[in-house]
Amino acid sequence: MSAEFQTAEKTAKKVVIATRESRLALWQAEHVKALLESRLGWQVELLGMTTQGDQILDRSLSKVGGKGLFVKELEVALTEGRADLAVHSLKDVPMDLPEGFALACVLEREDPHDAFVSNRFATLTDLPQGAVVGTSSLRRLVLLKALRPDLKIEPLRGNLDTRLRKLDEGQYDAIVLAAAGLKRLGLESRIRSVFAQADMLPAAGQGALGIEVRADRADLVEALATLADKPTWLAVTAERTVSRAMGGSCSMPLAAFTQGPGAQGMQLYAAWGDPASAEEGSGLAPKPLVHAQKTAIVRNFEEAEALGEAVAAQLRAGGAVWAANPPAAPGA
Ligand SMILES: NCc1[nH]cc(CCC(=O)O)c1CC(=O)O
Repeated sequence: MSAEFQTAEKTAKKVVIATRESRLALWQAEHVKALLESRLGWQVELLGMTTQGDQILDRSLSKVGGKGLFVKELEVALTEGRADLAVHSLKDVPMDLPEGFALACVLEREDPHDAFVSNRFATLTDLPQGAVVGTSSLRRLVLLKALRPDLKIEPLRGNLDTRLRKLDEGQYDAIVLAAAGLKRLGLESRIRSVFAQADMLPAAGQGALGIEVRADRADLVEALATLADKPTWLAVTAERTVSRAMGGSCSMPLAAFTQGPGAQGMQLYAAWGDPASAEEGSGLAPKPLVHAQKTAIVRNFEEAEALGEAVAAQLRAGGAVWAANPPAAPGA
């Protein structure tokens, strides 16, 4: 081995990725590890951790504190220096990270759509009257109810393998999952049909991965920027801005999805559902779904945020209400 090579080896940057231990989270962390090794020549180790979001499986996430649940333990590891970066499904990450953290980059997006998964039926239309569909996402619930008011929507939590097992055990006639997770885990054959965005508008950031670091790690912010997929980053910024502008918590049924950029620019679509319509037997008359869309030229983050704000304003003008109430504390 040459002397120069030994020096290079000694100075290769060593980093640790904090990751949840679900099969999907590990796939995503391994994916980023491979990128950092091949593109930046870094030496990368994984640090597996269990988050509250992984532990609380008996209650709907919207009832126990929302998106931050999958992220917080990983951020503690970054703060304590046990890890240098955390890889997240952007869908699970709030637009505003806690003080002291930064989104260093957003990577290329996998299929952002939702998938219809069933052992007996090929599409939602094929489901018989009153069929049972599993999902714990309020967005999926209200969009499904809009398409098929007769369906019985039952809660479904757990990682992908758990959800598929519950389907296979016969607890549901069909379930709805993000196509991205299934494709990443080689489970594409479980997808019976992919929902058109007009039927099931995806969640903000669905299918995209983000890398989070401590904001004071300029070394990482600078190096990771070279891995960013700029079109995806702008698209998910517009989508996530809608979510933030509407008080974005997962106790509000909200969809936001961009198409393009095309000739006229980036098209942003959003749909808002009344949380009351998700509460069976609440006695409240739920408001109908509110839709909004706008096309604009988006060349930078400011323009992406402006597009997101404009669409959120349209939603509010259409009757959508900001989620003023934080989700109830566990047990409350
Ligand atoms: N809410 C859990 C979650 N977070 C990200 C994904 C899928 C992958 C992605 O959107 O990047 C999933 C599973 C699902 O919604 O089916």
